[in-house]
Amino acid sequence: MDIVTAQEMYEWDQVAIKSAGIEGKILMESAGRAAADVIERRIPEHHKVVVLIGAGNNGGDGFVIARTLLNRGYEVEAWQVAADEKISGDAIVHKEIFLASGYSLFQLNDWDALTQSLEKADVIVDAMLGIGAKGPLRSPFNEIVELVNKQNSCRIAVDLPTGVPADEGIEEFDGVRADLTVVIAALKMSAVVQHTRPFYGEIEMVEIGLPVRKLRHPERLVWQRHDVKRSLPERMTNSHKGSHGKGLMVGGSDLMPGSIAMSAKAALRSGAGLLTVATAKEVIPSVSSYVQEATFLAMSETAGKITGHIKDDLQGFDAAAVGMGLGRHPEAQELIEELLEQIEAPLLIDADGLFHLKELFDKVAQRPYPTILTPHPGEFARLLGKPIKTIMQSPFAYCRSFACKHRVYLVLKGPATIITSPEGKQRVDLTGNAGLAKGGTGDVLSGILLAMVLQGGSILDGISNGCFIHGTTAELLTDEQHAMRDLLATDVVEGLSQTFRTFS
Ligand SMILES: NC(=O)C1=CN([C@@H]2O[C@H](COP(=O)(O)OP(=O)(O)OC[C@H]3O[C@@H](n4cnc5c(N)ncnc54)[C@H](O)[C@@H]3O)[C@@H](O)[C@H]2O)[C@@H](O)CC1
Ligand SMILES: [K+]
Repeated sequence: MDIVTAQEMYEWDQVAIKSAGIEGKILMESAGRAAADVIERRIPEHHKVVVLIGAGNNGGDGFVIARTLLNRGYEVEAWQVAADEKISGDAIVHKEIFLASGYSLFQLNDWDALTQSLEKADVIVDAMLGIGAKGPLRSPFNEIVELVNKQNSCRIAVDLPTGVPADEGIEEFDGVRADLTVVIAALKMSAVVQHTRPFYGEIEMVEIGLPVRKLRHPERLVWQRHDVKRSLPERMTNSHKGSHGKGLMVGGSDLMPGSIAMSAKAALRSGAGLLTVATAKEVIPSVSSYVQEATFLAMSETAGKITGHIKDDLQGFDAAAVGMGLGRHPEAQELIEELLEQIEAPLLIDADGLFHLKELFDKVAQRPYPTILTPHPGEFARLLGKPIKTIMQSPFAYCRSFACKHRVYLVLKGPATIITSPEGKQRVDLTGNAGLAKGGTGDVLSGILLAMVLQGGSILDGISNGCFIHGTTAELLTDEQHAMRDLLATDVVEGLSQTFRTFS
């Protein structure tokens, strides 16, 4: 599922109109009818519907929705909330069709009448403004949005909730708080950005007949189950442990032995063929009791923390991960530096491994092998030297510029995890739930990602699949055995089997 900016969406419309000869009013008819189908599926027939119609094409969709629902026997009041002379483009055509179909239109002459109508409505359809909204809402839309948000009715937005910007990066706005948004043709960027996402409510996307093969797809999309099915490497019947990668994991300390233990088990549960855990000597017994399948490398240590240099030969590993439970002591920086230089394979850096990375950016960019960074917003903010709030208002832009500048794969973790390749391709993983908001789940993700990278194929596909598998496991577990409150990172490790079975 593509994620577009308003500009990209307008380009698509132009391709449809100019290259494929699909007139705007036909697209509008398709959009309105498809949205009406969604609304019809969601509401009982006796429900009273108010459709709020603006002046542009979003309003045009509203005329089609109101007419379609009236044709199908619903009790609908269509309110044109913009002046007659402002109705523009294809919306004029659909207003005429609406009136010529014998339906009456309410106009915003009397606020009391609109208020009463909204108070009586079971469902309010917001077709006031879509991707064409610019700047803070002007009157009467600002007042109407406030009025709409006060009602107890179900609010259904068309394309995007009125007032919510389509793109990232806009901090100040006021918008309709929708229960459901019927998104037209592609997800708009703000639908997955942290501060705008809640305005959308549930999201359902409708297809409107755009010529998909002719469109320029922005390398930015939601990674879905069918993508995982298509790209997850199969396990061949004649394979052996060496066929599925030899992985190295470096981390763990006396006070945080669990992190690396969970990472290691998650990697093995996700298909890693062989795994070596390099950690402080005194940490090994607690890790090995949880992960019997791993082998160990004892690192030189001081007071339970890994220090000094890696004595062993680091050649021969197919991928490595570092940072889980490592600690933030100064010697950790040297260790990361050494791994950046010596690992001749993909290297994933997580958690404490990211703490000193800012000083090592040159080394990161110079690596001839892929580097994967998996920060949460706090860690990313530290790497960038910017406030979390600033980054989370424009996460696509910050991730893209960082990944391209430092030549890394970046996994910015969150409810909408953004995965970016060094070339700037972006995927969003929307799986998972609040059950994952607990210590240790990031370590589990790192283990899964290492296993995915070990199994070869495209790194971007591998890490996208890993994020999807991690989130889906939490969903499966909270659907069946657990509540979001009690879910533990170790449950996710054990639940992986259930998820993988859905892909076999
Ligand atoms: N061919 C197309 O272009 C299609 C467009 N579609 C719909 O059209 C929408 C985009 O249509 P438009 O480009 O006409 O834009 P909109 O309908 O989203 O908004 C334009 C209108 O909003 C007003 N406006 C802008 N900023 C405002 C503000 N801050 N306060 C108050 N009023 C403001 C403008 O004066 C104009 O009347 C999409 O979101 C989608 O719903 C769909 O029908 C599919 C086809
Ligand atoms: K809208």
